[in-house]
Amino acid sequence: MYTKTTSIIQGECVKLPTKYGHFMLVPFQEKKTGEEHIVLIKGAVETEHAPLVRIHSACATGDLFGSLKCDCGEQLAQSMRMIESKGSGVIVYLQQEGRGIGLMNKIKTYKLQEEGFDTIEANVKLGFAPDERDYYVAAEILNMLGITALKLVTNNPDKITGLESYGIQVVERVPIIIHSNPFNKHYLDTKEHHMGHLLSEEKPVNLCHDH
Ligand SMILES: Nc1nc2c(ncn2[C@@H]2O[C@H](COP(=O)(O)OP(=O)(O)OP(=O)(O)O)[C@@H](O)[C@H]2O)c(=O)[nH]1
Ligand SMILES: [Zn+2]
Repeated sequence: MYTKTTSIIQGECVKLPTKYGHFMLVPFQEKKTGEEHIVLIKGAVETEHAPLVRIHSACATGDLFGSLKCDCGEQLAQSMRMIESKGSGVIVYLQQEGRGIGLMNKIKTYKLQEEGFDTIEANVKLGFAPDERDYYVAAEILNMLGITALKLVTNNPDKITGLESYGIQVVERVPIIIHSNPFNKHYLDTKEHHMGHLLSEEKPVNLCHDH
C-alpha cells in the first residue's frame, strides 16, 4: 500500500515555452537512485478535481529521434497538444526507458526483434518480464503535486491498475489514437493482442461513476 514517505526531491519550477504550448517544468529526483524525472504542468491543476494527466515512459529512440518503430513520440506530442487545447493538465515524464529495462537492454531487444522475436518475447529472452515498470514514483510525484484523482491519457490498462495500486484514483481513461506505419505495425499489434492495450476504441471511457 502507498505510504507518504517521500523518497523524491522536487526541484525549481520554471517556464517552458514549447512548440505545443506554454508549460511549467519541474524536475524531480529520487533520493535513493539519483534518477531524474520531468513534470510539465499547465494551468492550476492542484485546484481541479481530476486533471488530465499523461504518465509517459521515456523512449529515447521515439521521443528524441522520431523513431517509427514505436508510437511513443507521437503519443507524447498528442498528449501535449491535448493538454494545451484543454488549457490544463500534467505530463509526468518518467525515466523508464524500455519499459523499465534501460536503453542498453532495449536496444538488445531491438536486435532480437530484427531476428524475428516480438517485443514481449525479446524481453523474456533477456530474462525480463514483458513490462518491468512500477508506478510508485509516479504516484509519489502526483501526491506531491496535490493530485490524487485524474483522467489518464493512455491506451495501457496496466498504467491504470499500477497507479490505483498506489492510491491514485483514475476516474477516466482518455485514449490516444495512433495510426500505425509499416515499421510499428507488428509492435502495435503485439501491444494490442498480447499486452492488453486498447488501441481500437475512440471514446473516453468513464471508469468511475460511483466515486
Ligand atoms: N523493452 C522494450 N521497450 C520498448 C520497446 N518499444 C518501446 N519501448 C518502451 O516502451 C515504453 C512505452 O512507454 P509509454 O508510451 O509511456 O507506455 P505504453 O505502455 O505504450 O502505454 P501508453 O502509451 O500509455 O498507451 C517506453 O519506455 C519505451 O522506451 C521495445 O520493443 N522493447
Ligand atoms: Zn518508443
